[in-house]
Amino acid sequence: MRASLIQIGVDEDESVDSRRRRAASLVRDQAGADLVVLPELWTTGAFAFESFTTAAEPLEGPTYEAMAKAASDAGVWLHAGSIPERDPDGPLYNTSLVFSPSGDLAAAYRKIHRFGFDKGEAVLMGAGSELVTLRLPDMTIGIATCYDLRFPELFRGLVDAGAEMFVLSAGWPERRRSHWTLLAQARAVENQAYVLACGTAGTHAGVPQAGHSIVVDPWGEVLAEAGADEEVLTVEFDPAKVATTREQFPALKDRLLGLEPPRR
Ligand SMILES: O=C(O)CCC(=O)C(=O)O
Repeated sequence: MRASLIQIGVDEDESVDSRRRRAASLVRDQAGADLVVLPELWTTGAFAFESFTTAAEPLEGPTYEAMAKAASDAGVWLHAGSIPERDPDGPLYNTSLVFSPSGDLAAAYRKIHRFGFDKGEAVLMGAGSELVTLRLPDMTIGIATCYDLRFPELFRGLVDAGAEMFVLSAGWPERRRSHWTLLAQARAVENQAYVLACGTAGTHAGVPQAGHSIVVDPWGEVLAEAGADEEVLTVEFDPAKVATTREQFPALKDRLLGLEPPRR
């Protein structure tokens, strides 16, 4: 399986329209990949809280349209990162969109864990409540966004729903880059799953971004890692490694807690 992680630069001196066109063109350049991934809130920047309300789009807004077309032009599965979604009947959500190679929406995931404690995203956006997995031709993927990476129970829930690979889009800040790498490896090792984590480059709302998009295999080995600048990180890997890792070191079968149905 071949995946390309587009670690796009998000800087305030570029308009959203221009970045959207650039992202679409970068996706088209990845024709031949099986899966292409963009980061979190790359239209506005994950820390540009002031612009969330004005830049929010309906689910099927301009980013949806541009990404659906780019996915079908390139003939790839596209995790198009996330948008600030305006739900006509509710709050804003940080919503990831996944398109099939024919440009149809295959999945939408509203970020469950909002970042900011009592500020920023945590007060401006609503929390999603549903885990999302999706069957690609060779693997089942589970979707997560940025701060979700700190919540292992979400990933275990995705494994229980069949996930063999986690695809995470992020706008992770440079000042906590060591956590990013450590947690990406931890989620891979404890769940014996691939982790594809795509961040942004650049600085938005005064927050330098970590970049360092990373691909980790089910044994916790880093297969590829980007630098800090805009970059397309391309990696090839064997989907069957999830099954062999789980067979040869069957730690997931030794779980004792959390297997009961949830109490109501
Ligand atoms: O958890 C972190 O350190 C970063 C999270 C974050 O930036 C986000 O979710 O937008």
